[in-house]
Amino acid sequence: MTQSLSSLCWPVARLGEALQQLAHHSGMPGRNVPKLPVPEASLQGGEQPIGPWIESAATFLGFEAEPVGTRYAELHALLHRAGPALVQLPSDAEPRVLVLLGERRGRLRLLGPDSKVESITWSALHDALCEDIEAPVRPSVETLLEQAQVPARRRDHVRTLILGERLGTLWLDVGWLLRLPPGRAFRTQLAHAHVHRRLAMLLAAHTTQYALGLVSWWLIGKGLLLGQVDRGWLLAWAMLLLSQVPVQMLAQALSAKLSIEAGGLLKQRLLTGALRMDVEQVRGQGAGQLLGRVLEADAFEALALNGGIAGMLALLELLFAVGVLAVGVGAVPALLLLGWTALTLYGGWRCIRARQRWNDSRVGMTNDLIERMVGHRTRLAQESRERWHDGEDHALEQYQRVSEHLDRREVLLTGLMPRGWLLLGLMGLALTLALRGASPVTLAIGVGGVLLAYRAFSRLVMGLSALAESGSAWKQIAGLFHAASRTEDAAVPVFVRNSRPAEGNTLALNPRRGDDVLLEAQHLVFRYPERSTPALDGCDLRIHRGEHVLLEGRSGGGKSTLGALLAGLRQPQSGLLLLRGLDRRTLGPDRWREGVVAAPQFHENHVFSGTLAFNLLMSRAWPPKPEDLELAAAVCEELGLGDLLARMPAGLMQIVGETGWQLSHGERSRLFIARALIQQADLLVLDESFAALDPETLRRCYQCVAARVPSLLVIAHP
Ligand SMILES: Nc1ncnc2c1ncn2[C@@H]1O[C@H](COP(=O)(O)OP(=O)(O)OP(=O)(O)O)[C@@H](O)[C@H]1O
Repeated sequence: MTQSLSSLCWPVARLGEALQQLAHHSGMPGRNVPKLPVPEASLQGGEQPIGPWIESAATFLGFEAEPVGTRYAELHALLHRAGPALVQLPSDAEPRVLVLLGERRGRLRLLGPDSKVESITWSALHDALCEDIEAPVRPSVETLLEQAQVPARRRDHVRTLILGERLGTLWLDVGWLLRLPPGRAFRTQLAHAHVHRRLAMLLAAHTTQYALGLVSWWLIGKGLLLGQVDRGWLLAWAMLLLSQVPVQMLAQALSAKLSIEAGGLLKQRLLTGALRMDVEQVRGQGAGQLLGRVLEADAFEALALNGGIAGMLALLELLFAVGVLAVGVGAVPALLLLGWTALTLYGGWRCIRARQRWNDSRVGMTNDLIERMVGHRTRLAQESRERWHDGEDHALEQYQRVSEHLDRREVLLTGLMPRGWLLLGLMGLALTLALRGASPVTLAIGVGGVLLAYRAFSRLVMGLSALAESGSAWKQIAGLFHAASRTEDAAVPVFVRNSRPAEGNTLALNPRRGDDVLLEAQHLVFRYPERSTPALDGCDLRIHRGEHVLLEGRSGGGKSTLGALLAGLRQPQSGLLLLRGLDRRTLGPDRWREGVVAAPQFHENHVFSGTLAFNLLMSRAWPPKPEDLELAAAVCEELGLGDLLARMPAGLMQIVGETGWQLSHGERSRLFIARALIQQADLLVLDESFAALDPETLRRCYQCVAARVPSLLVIAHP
């Protein structure tokens, strides 16, 4: 590694500062913390990886640090688009970290520990990252270059190609990309992606285009009317027309880029929202509503962006038309145009409302239909044939009524408003010219202004129609959009050390020691929304390391609710809940999940349409490592699913779920137990997980669970 690159490495003790400076230079607003201590254990290097600290520190500061790696062959491409990022160079001693701001003019910009920005070639960083993996093959490559007598000037290029061929598939951990969390305020995201700047450039490009168009027509019109058209005038006119071409191309490129960027941010946000939605909210919705949301998300993106841009440009064009009429003809036609614009906007607003009502009715019908399809088998068995179509006519009538209302509004908007203006504008023009006397120039300008506005109105109503459609789509996805900003508590960054008990302890049943409290709940209170009485009121519980607890109680007594609170799936309204003496806010959601895992009750647990391995290894990185697959197979075997695996043609890779192999009730229960066991938490909460098992299988499963988890809470009926 070159000396200059060494001097740009940040000492590990100052990594917190490096993160904050990187965020500051990249224009990412975040929490300002004077000192973020890095644990001692990492300072010497080797003993603990710095990744978990960097990731939790970034979350604490309000960013996201995503670990990133690549194959050797793709390193070049990654480095070009990596900034802002922390890059970790290979080292046996203290970790060496570079702060990469990004690329400018083919060179990479690095922020040094002295706060100075240096630029280096990408190959310098490439060499520093790859020197360890290249070292073993370099001598043979050099020999090959000698033997092939590759000329000196081509050696670097040929060497790169040969190394690429030989090492191309090797994996390299590069570092961490820093970015704003998708749940940050959307305007912050837009500002960070420079969408505002692009929008301003788009407006400027269109303004220039309109201005060039107007000047060119003014030039030729004036020349013709005054009889001055000669080669010079025509040349000037042609030059003006020609100069519109690049401006128009620029505007189109900007518009496309704007759509892609804003659309990408929106998709990211909706996806985050989908994963952060409140459990109760999701449970309260049918499959139809959820499906509707997914479909509407696409519609919203296309319509809102296209409609918004088209509407904005149409308004810009209308402003030009107002200017032309005011300056060229007089105040009356300009005021008429302003009034008609306001009326059109009002019509657009009414249209948006009408479409929302229509959409509500349509979505209602779709939900109903999907609900009937999903519950078809139940209806066949439980409902008499005569009642199958109850209420359908009423829903259809209602739908027809709102559809007709919407049609009327849309015809008024798209049909009447542009043509109405043509009539009104020409009448206003005629009146003004009749009162003030007409000159050919004024007449030409007036007609030009009216036609310009007519074209703008045609665009405006199209934009408003698209916005109306996007408005009703928005109603469906607003919940998802807002759910993205639900924040999980960011933990104080400390190193995560998986504190599993020593192997001997895991098998020992109930080695209770008074001071070894794993989980403690004091006076927990939890009330479901809109319920007057709490499901849990003043609940106390203490589970020691190694303890196996059986929780029994009457149906509806709050056992599952308690299980969900302990696993962090729900938050108590009051009371204290501590895991190894720390609350959830301090530990953060990830570390809490590492401590306590629940297998929820049957109806709350889901088999995803995918491979059995995916369903088992949901807590692990995907694709799975060979040892993960071995663990999954071993747990299945211990839970008595070995026969099932042997019967499945694709074994662990068998597709299960709604559209695949239909697992029996007992098999599903054991899949849910296995999924929870594989997470290897300190405490496992099993909510009626044994209920569907025969006594022999139950005994076998309990033995497996008891051997694999340190502490256990089993919820069951007496
Ligand atoms: N989402 C919800 N909204 C409102 N009330 C709820 C909700 N979920 C559960 N409840 C109510 O809270 C109470 C406790 O429910 P919980 O599922 O915790 O009981 P349980 O002891 O596990 O019952 P069971 O043994 O029948 O499974 C019940 O009265 C239940 O109807």
